[in-house]
Amino acid sequence: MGVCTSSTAQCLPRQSPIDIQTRRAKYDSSLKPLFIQYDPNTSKRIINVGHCFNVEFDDSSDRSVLSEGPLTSHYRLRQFHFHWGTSDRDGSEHVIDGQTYPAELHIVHWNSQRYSSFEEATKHSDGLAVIGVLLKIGEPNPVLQNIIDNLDKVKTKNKESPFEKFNLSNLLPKERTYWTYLGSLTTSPYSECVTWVLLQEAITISSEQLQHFRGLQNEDEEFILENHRPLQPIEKRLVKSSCK
Ligand SMILES: NS(=O)(=O)c1ccc(NCc2ccco2)cc1
Ligand SMILES: [Zn+2]
Repeated sequence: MGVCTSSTAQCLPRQSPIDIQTRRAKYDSSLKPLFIQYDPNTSKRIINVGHCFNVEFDDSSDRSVLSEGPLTSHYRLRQFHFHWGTSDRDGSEHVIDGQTYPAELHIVHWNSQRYSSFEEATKHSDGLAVIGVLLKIGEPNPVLQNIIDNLDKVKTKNKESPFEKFNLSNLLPKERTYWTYLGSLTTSPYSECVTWVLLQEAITISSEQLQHFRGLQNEDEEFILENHRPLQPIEKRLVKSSCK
C-alpha cells in the first residue's frame, strides 16, 4: 500500500442544496417507491428555533417511518420545517433547472435501524433521510393553514406550543416520484449525513399564507424574512430519478 499523495483520491465535499438539472438526472430502475408511514399520534409540538420553526415528533419508537425508495434502512420521523425567502420570487433551497420556488418543506428522518439517536446519526454518511417538497404560490393550502394558525403561539425564539394529532401525510403531494442524491444538512453543522429525496410534484401555498412565515421573530426579535442557504457545488455527484 503506497503512501497517500495529493493524487490519491480525496473525498469531494457533498454539500446541500444544489441545482437539480433534470436532464442530467439518471433514471434508475432499481429505485423503489417510497414507503411513508406517519402516525398522527406521534406529532408533539411546534417550536421557534430562531432561524425557522420545527414541528417535532415523538421519535422514541418506529411509529412514523420512511423506508424503501433509495434507502437500505428504515428512518424514523423526527421533525419537519420550512425554508422561505424575503419575497415570493425565491425561498426554496433546492432549485430545479435554475428555477427557484417560494419555499421548501423538509421532513427529517434518522436511521434508527443503525444508530441509537438523531444526534449520533448525524455523524454518519447514511444517518439522515430528508424528504424535500417544493412549495409554489397558488390556492390556499388548508393543511398548511392548520400549522399557520399556531405560529402566533411561537412568535419568538424558544417559544413552543403543543401540536398534536397532526396528519403529516395530508401535506404531501399525491405523486411520490422523486430525485435523490447524497448531500448535507443545509444549516449548521452542515454534516454530510443526508440522503436527499426531493419530490417532483410541488404543493401549493397562497402568498398571504407564506407572509405569516415571515412574521416569526429571531433571538434579536427581528423578523425571520429568509432562511434559505445559497446553492452549493454539485462536484462529481449524480442525481438519480425514480421515473423516466
Ligand atoms: N435543513 S435540513 O433539513 O438540512 C436540517 C435538518 C436538521 C438539522 N439539525 C441540526 C442539528 C442538530 C443537531 C445536529 O444537527 C439541520 C438542518
Ligand atoms: Zn431544512
